Amino acid sequence: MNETASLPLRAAPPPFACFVTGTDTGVGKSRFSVALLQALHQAGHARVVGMKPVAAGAERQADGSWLNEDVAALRAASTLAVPAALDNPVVLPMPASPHAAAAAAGVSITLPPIVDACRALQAQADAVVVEGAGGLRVPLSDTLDGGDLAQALGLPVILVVGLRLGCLNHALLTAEALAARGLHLAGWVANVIEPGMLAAAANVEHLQARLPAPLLAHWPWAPGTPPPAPDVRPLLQSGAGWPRPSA
Ligand SMILES: Nc1ncnc2c1ncn2[C@@H]1O[C@H](COP(=O)(O)OP(=O)(O)OP(=O)(O)O)[C@@H](O)[C@H]1O
Ligand SMILES: C[C@H](N)[C@H](N)CCCCCC(=O)O
Ligand SMILES: [Mg+2]
Repeated sequence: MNETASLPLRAAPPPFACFVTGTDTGVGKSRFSVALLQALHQAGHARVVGMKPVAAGAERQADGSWLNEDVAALRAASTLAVPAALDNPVVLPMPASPHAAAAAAGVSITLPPIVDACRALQAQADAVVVEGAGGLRVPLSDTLDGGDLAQALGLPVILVVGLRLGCLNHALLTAEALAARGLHLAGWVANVIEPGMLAAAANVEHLQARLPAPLLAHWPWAPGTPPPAPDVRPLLQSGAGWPRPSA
């Protein structure tokens, strides 16, 4: 008899999707999103894919297309290859606020096509990690910001806190904005980006007491090395309620 036939099949984990925001630009959203994709794959999600709905700052490729470095990193960490229209619906050459970069490119950012792209990814992937642009309230146009995008996607949010002097205010303001918009904060990450920061531990302890979400990772400043895997268990336990969108 085939011995493996009697082994209990490992139940596939429930589908997962989240929106990653940060206390600012350059705080480690991509670093975390890549690590989360890898951790979700390790946890049993076979088809994992990253999405950067709006990317500002891109290099022209030989084929004439534009490639943003975050998108390249997310694709490298994904196990599902998808068209650019799905994992990066909006790519803007100018490395600036998306609303300004879009104006410079002569395009206007609207939410429905981005939501449709995300739902298409959710329909074919086991896990989708969506990385926002900059911090939560980064303007996408004169009327839309990243919070509106997070609301339209309707995904739980993970906040990456770039640990440097001033991060407490940014983190608590972001948490306040998420609550005001009815967005669920599913977890947060303490990411050291200023190695000489004074009282860093006291900052993390304060946020652990004040943020209504589990700390998923506390990373040191470690250039040139991949970060340790984040703790995905709190996400997968709460993630059971994040069903695939209806077909
Ligand atoms: N803990 C860390 N140790 C070493 N380098 C780090 C750490 N966190 C972030 N970095 C580096 O800092 C830079 C910014 O990080 P990252 O690109 O993840 O930020 P981001 O929030 O995604 O930025 P953006 O707003 O442009 O998307 C990257 O070069 C990244 O490798
Ligand atoms: C270009 C950068 N890497 C990000 N993609 C966009 C950051 C926009 C920040 C806008 C702001 O908060 O002032
Ligand atoms: Mg990034």
